Amino acid sequence: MTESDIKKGLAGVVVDYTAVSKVNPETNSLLYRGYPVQELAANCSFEQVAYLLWHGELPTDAELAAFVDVERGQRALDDNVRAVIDLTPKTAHPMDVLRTAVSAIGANDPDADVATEESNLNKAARLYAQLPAIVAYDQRRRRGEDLVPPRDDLGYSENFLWMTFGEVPASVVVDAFTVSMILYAEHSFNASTFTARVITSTLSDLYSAVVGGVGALKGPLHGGANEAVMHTFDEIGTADKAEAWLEDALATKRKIMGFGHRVYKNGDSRVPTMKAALDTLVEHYDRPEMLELYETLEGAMGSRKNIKPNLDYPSGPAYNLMGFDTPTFTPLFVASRIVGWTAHIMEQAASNALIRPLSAYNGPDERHLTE
Ligand SMILES: CC(=O)SCCNC(=O)CCNC(=O)[C@H](O)C(C)(C)COP(=O)(O)OP(=O)(O)OC[C@H]1O[C@@H](n2cnc3c(N)ncnc32)[C@H](O)[C@@H]1OP(=O)(O)O
Ligand SMILES: O=C([O-])CC(=O)C(=O)O
Repeated sequence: MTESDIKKGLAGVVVDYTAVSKVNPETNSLLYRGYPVQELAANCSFEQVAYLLWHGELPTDAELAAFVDVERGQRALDDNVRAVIDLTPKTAHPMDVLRTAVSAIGANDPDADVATEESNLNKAARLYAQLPAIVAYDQRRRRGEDLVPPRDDLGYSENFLWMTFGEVPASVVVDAFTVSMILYAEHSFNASTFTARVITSTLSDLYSAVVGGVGALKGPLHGGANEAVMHTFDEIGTADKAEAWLEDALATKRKIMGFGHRVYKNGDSRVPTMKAALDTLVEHYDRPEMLELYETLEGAMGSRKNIKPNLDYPSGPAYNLMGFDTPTFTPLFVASRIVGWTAHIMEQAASNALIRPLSAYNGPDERHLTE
């Protein structure tokens, strides 16, 4: 085995086929089941996109109505899950609370180990329906606020925002939120999806695979970056300080969160759509200084390193403007990515091979215990 046989970080390695999405860095495009994500974000609800990712086709009106009914019927936070959340300290990161809540849902499911496609689809639908209540309730209890029960007269996004804030915001806010949910839903073999596929490949259950996905997404090199972007903005303060801050950060070899991508080297296909949504929020909330900081840091990073923003860069400030607390940002990513993860879990289960790569040993030569 030579040095070039080692594919550190699996960079450039094609592990398997997938029909769920296509990330194409050459054309800077992202297709969900063949549809450009920009078209879906401009024309579809999150419910339609979830259906598409799971079933491979957009729903007919009748299919969508039935699908929406199933989600609305399972929106309320389960008492067992609420009790588990209440037991976790508020000092725990919301991703740890969410990971624990998913585990509790699995432990309460008598069919947790039934891995038929139908059973997995039901579990996926339950998690997709329950995650907004978990995320919303956790943010509220940290603020000392009471739980807001779901409303089944509202769509997915409106209800999510209702349960979080106790009111449905202006349609421009709801639309920006839906766009973020659609853009975050799926991205081929990223680290968290791959984690979920590895767990599935051992014939473990869907909940275990999702818990693993949550753990992988939490890290700041992956989903945790949307939260980290907001910390960066807070640290910099105002646009006039951005260039000096960047110089210092690069001089001390810091990674600038929300920039760079393993696959896209010329910009993330989703950023223009999310940036447009951020622009509408900046205008709605009259926060031009946020945009000034955003654009100054982006420009400085471009001229200093020629590294472009990824989706977490516009999403962080967008969630801040909507009123979410910073540690809630990555849980929002989970509420969306649950759809992509579970689509991949079902794809892996349907065409399984145990995922088990090789390693090159570089420890001590063989040696023996002396008597
Ligand atoms: C939704 C998502 O998960 S998108 C990703 C979210 N993550 C982030 O925003 C975290 C910040 N970004 C990064 O750490 C990286 O760009 C990653 C992890 C996303 C991709 O990393 P890789 O593909 O492994 O690229 P790698 O780390 O090898 O970077 C190549 C070069 O660009 C530099 N670089 C890449 N991204 C950044 C960054 N954000 N800040 C500073 N330098 C960077 C690296 O230091 C490296 O420089 P070098 O060759 O001088 O050592
Ligand atoms: O694809 C990746 O490596 C990370 C990413 O952008 C995502 O998961 O959305």
